[in-house]
Amino acid sequence: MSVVANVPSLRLVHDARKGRALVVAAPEGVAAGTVLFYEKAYAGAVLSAFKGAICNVCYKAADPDICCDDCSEVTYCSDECQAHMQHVHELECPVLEDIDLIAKKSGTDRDLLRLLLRMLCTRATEAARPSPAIPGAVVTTFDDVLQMVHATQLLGDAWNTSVLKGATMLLDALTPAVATLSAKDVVELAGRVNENSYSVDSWTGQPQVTAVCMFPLAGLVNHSCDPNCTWSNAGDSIVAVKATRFIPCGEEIALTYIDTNQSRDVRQRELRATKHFDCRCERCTEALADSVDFRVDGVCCAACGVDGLFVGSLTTKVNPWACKGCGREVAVDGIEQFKQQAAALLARAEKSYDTRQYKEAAAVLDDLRDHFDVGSSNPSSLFLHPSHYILTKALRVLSDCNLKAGAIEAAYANRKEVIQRLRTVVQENSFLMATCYFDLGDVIAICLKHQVWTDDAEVDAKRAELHAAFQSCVDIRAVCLVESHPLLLAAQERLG
Ligand SMILES: C[S@@+](CC[C@H](N)C(=O)[O-])C[C@H]1O[C@@H](n2cnc3c(N)ncnc32)[C@H](O)[C@@H]1O
Repeated sequence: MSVVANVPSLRLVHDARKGRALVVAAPEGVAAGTVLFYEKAYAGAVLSAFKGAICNVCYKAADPDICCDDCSEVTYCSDECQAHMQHVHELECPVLEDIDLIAKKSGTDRDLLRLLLRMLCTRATEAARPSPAIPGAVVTTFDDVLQMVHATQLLGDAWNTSVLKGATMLLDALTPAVATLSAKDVVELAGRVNENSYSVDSWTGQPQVTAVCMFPLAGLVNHSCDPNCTWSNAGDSIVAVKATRFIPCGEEIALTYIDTNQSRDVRQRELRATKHFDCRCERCTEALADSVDFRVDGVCCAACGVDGLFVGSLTTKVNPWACKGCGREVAVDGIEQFKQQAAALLARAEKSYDTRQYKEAAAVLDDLRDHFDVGSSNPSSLFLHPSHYILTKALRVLSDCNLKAGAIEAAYANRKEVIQRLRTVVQENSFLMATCYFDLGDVIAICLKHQVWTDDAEVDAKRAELHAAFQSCVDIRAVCLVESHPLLLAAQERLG
């Protein structure tokens, strides 16, 4: 593929289990924090939820006055960004006025339609595209988009029927010069969006996804549940793919398409449902007992503590599972039921949290800990491994509940504990760890402001802890994000 030729440190290979893959070609390998490539989006669309709030070109906060008066669908942060998109927007504008109607009549997702429309209009104006703001950023063509995989046959009749209807309506609304593809080709394009599109974070300092974009080069990067790269907004609709650890020559580069701090089962179900493949990454294929998944989703025997993990195999469905310590056997169903009860409590607490019933949510989470954490009073004499993903998630929600309910010292203790528990199962250079360190620094600052600690030596120690937390956040974000990213700047600012 021609776009890979523009990136000398990478090589395209064919992997029997995953299709095309990118591997490191640099003989000396690449260090953590190295930008593997910058790539300008072939096309992107700000999510409807952020309509009017986010610039359509750089994903900074928009200036509501710099908006298209005809369709009122697209807003920009500056005249420069508006000029950047003008040639494409002129073609899409009349159709955008009808986008709600097309979405409603066809039953097609509004954001998918907007991205398809933008791709069609970009294709018609490819020659007029301005150079990317970052020199050396890879620029792709519609032919590169067509090389991306799709799985429309797996998306079901209902999806295919509604997208075909939506595609037909889009094409009917476009001028003949733009509408040169068939409706079936547009459906395949939608399939490519489904398998390959990237969620791009905003450029606002808020950790939120605000746009969906097509990057034909980044679209060649496969998924791993133990990734060695991250992607993030680099401004001007450009993505930066960075190495999060040293990657030797010949190793495949891989990103994660999902939250990796979930059980193997949950991750595989999510990838099957959303991306339509069975994950063949190393973490998902190694024996459960040798994998970090053993702890992420581990159930322990109360008599033996954390050394008493139950050993089983998800693939061969060994039943019952035996405790590694004392050999006690428990039926797989019993273990599954135990985990499901914990998951149900967490879901209940999250629901209360979402409806701002913080005290109720905290009570449910305390109950969850009493019954499923180390030293639990559960009659089955089981407990979840201390780094089990349900427990760490529960602790994160509990810290937010306590903070909102004014129990700030408890929130501090929860956040500290989350980090201790996550450390053994989550990669240090990950967005999740960076957020946890930021949240810890934040809660210490709140406690200091409210004079939770009065002893001078204790206050000094907490100040040092606050500094260390923000420093850890800065260190991780410097590896994962570009230098000028607002989330990195926000953490640096808190360091003082
Ligand atoms: C974004 S594309 C990645 C590039 C793709 N391999 C290609 O040939 O164009 C995503 C597709 O790659 C394959 N894939 C990616 N990661 C995988 C994994 N961990 N296990 C199995 N297949 C994977 C799946 O077919 C998936 O739909």
